[in-house]
Amino acid sequence: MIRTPVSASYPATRLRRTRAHGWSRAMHRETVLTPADLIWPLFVTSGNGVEEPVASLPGVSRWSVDGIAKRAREAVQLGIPCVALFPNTPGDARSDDGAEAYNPDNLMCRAINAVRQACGNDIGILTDVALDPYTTHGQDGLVGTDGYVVNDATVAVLVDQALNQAEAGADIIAPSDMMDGRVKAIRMALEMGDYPNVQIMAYAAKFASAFYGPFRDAVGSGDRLAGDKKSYQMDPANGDEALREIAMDIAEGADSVMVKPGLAYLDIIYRAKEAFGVPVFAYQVSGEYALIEAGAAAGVGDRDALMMEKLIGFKRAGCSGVLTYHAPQAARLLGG
Ligand SMILES: NCC(=O)CCC(=O)O
Ligand SMILES: [Mg+2]
Repeated sequence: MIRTPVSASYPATRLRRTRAHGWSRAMHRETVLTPADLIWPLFVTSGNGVEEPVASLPGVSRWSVDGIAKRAREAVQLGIPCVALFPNTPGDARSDDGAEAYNPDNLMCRAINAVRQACGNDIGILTDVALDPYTTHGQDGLVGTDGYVVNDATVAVLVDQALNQAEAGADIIAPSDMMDGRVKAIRMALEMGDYPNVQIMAYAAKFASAFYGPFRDAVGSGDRLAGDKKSYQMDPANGDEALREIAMDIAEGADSVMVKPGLAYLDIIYRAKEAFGVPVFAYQVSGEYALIEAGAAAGVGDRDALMMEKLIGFKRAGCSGVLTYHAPQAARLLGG
């Protein structure tokens, strides 16, 4: 029997060796996804016992406050550490100035209370700070006479909104508005109020994206929105500027930062983690979710496999976690 190498140049390194069996693949796996990496965004609606499926987000519903509490209990059982709440404010409570955002009895505050009652401190409650679910025009801030979203006056309202949420018991304030200076203003207000331990997860690099459509349906702002958000959300072409946004939000007092959307911006996630070493989260937004569902329904591939491959990609790129509408499905697959 000839036992000599096939040729002298034959590789000493065969990367396929470690891939041959499941046990070996498991042993060499570099990145691990667990239910603790997932944040579950939930849409709150009025009423009691209400579930409203969102047509453009197959598998996702708006729930009345009682249903939100049930979803939060489910999250705890699945090992999901945090829920993110978004209200579908009734039409008659929307106004040009978005004043419902700081009403202590708004849907958001009622949902925060219900989750806390149901789960105590077994779950984190992350709340969105921006005016779009509360305004008649669907912009994230106050609109001036020239149509421009006014920065500093908006920040003053966002501070009230954030304090309102902290007062109701939010654990993580997540400003998604992209006004300049809002993280510092909110951090100062939390410090000067009685909320020094309330976290801020800044939507630091949020891009003016075409992937937000189904979310706007879910919170009822899509049909109201005239124009776009390009004067405050970032240009998808800009990476260096995203790093400046992230640096600013860290300096202003953010505990963690978010990049949004996720998939088209993995380079920003990677660069942010390399440059700052802070906790970075990705928001896999509604359009990304809907594309996976539509792709699976069209026979592109297995839905669960498509879902998990994208989620592990966020972890590999450097994320501490991912906000995803697939959170309960993924947690179940991960044995949560
Ligand atoms: N402020 C939260 C969002 O804008 C979410 C967008 C999405 O899921 O499409
Ligand atoms: Mg900024």
